[in-house]
Amino acid sequence: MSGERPARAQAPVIVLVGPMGVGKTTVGELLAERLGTGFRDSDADIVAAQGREIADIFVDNGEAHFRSLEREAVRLALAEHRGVLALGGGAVLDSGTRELLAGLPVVFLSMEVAEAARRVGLNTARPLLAVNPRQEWKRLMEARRHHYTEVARVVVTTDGRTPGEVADAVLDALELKHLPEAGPAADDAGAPGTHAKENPA
Ligand SMILES: Nc1ncnc2c1ncn2[C@@H]1O[C@H](COP(=O)(O)OP(=O)(O)O)[C@@H](O)[C@H]1O
Ligand SMILES: O=C(O)C1=C[C@@H](OP(=O)(O)O)[C@@H](O)[C@H](O)C1
Ligand SMILES: [Mg+2]
Repeated sequence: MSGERPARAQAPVIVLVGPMGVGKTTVGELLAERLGTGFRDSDADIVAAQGREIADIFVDNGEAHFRSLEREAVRLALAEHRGVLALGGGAVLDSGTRELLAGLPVVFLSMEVAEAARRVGLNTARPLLAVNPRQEWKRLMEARRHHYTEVARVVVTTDGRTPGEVADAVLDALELKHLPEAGPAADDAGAPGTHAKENPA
């Protein structure tokens, strides 16, 4: 487990990674509510810092520039933020960003392409899915899966689960429910789609 590394004294309580549309932002907000903590999203931080939408940054400056802005946004958030942090789906492509995540409670939210098409298929706010979203989503997922697995401490599947059910599964997977800040435990019957990785980095 990535817990072999000493935990950082100060770091977000949960970091969410995974493909576009899996629910990092939605579930991250819910988790922050349940833990009574703050929420940050690297995409929102980039938009606020740049004063431009993500799609415009891609068009005007290209993906490589976006990845460097994203690395800086993640570095800042990890330094400043103690709550829940959601990353953009491609943040793990950058080796510097992956290094920043080492030893942190990173959760890989996963889903199948059919579910992805339902969630983001028609949404053009994601520039990488502007053309043939279903095929592109699948291609990106296959190219990135090993990075998500590398940085994550646990994997939580989201197919067929509501955002609230996914949030419960994340708390279960990280064994966070028992924390006083977590509030009353939910009355679910476990998290069958949750598993610790066998060979985390
Ligand atoms: N578990 C879920 N079930 C159904 N729809 C979901 C779920 N999680 C998120 N969504 C929807 O999918 C879309 C993408 O969610 P979002 O949180 O923006 O994903 P991400 O940040 O991973 O790209 C939103 O419309 C959101 O309401
Ligand atoms: O997967 C990607 O490369 C991207 C994912 C997006 O974030 P979400 O995963 O929150 O949609 C956003 O950072 C940008 O459009 C690029
Ligand atoms: Mg998001």
